Amino acid sequence: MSAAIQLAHLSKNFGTRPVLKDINLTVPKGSLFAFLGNNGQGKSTTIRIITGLYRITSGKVTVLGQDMQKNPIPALARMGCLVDSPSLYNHMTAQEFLKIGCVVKDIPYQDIDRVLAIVNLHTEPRLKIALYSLGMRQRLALAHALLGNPELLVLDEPTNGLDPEGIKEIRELLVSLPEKTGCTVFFSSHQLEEVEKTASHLALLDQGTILFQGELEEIRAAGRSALRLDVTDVEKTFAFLSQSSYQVSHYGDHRLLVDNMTREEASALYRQLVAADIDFYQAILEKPSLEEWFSQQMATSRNKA
Ligand SMILES: Nc1ncnc2c1ncn2[C@@H]1O[C@H](COP(=O)(O)OP(=O)(O)OP(=O)(O)O)[C@@H](O)[C@H]1O
Repeated sequence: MSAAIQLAHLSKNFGTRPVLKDINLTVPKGSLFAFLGNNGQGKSTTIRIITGLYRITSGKVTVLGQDMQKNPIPALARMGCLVDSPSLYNHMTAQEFLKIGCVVKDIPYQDIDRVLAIVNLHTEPRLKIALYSLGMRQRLALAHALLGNPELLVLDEPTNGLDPEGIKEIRELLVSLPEKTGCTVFFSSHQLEEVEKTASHLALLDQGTILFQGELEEIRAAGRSALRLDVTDVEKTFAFLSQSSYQVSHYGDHRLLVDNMTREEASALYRQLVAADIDFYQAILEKPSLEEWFSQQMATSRNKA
């Protein structure tokens, strides 16, 4: 896969304060790329740089093969962006609103039906935007970004402020986009459960540096499994496992988590529990979630600092 976005030794200071520090990032074409990080770590700043809204302090930003410092216009014409809360005109219908987008982007009105069908808003042509739900408004903003069939979509927290139904709608839409339109999607998010269901790749930004970038699959493959045990006597089981040198912790009222287990170690542990006359209702051996991985990465980064 060639790169849709390439950041090379990118640094950005606000005044004397460094916010992005010598970042290297490659977003492969065709990927659904999630950009993660806690509040204030520089995600929106990076997105604003990629979309040509901020100047950089040093380094190189290449988007769709175009050097953004030299001439951003050709790349901007081939990308769609959703950077701030969308300004939608409440007194208009979606068709009327998107006509303005067509004029600005200099594309024919025929594209409106295509983008409305992609975001599933084609069934209510006469409904005023004022009556849209938050999820519908966000889908309309995405339709606007999709006008002109961009090769790259850059979205800053596209599910921010949505209810679970709205989040699901946007997730399904994002997952379908690379196949439906062939575009690369780069989006920032705090919703790790959603990212886990959506993204093909991710990068983790912390204190202005990239801690990890790669495929989600790499994280899944590298993670050591943990055993979730649902037990009758939680204290007795905890004491037994601790004495037997397992890395055990409490989670929930009747549950224990035993870290770093293989399948063989788990079946040996079941036999030990039975031999020690310790009952358990359920035992599930699972890879750590993205949220657990994220916490681990943060803890490691803080320990190094
Ligand atoms: N225009 C600006 N002038 C000065 N400082 C800024 C400016 N924009 C952002 N910052 C600072 O840069 C840092 C990174 O902000 P940024 O908005 O990029 O973080 P973020 O990761 O997107 O956070 P969040 O998840 O809360 O949106 C913050 O400390 C912020 O206060």
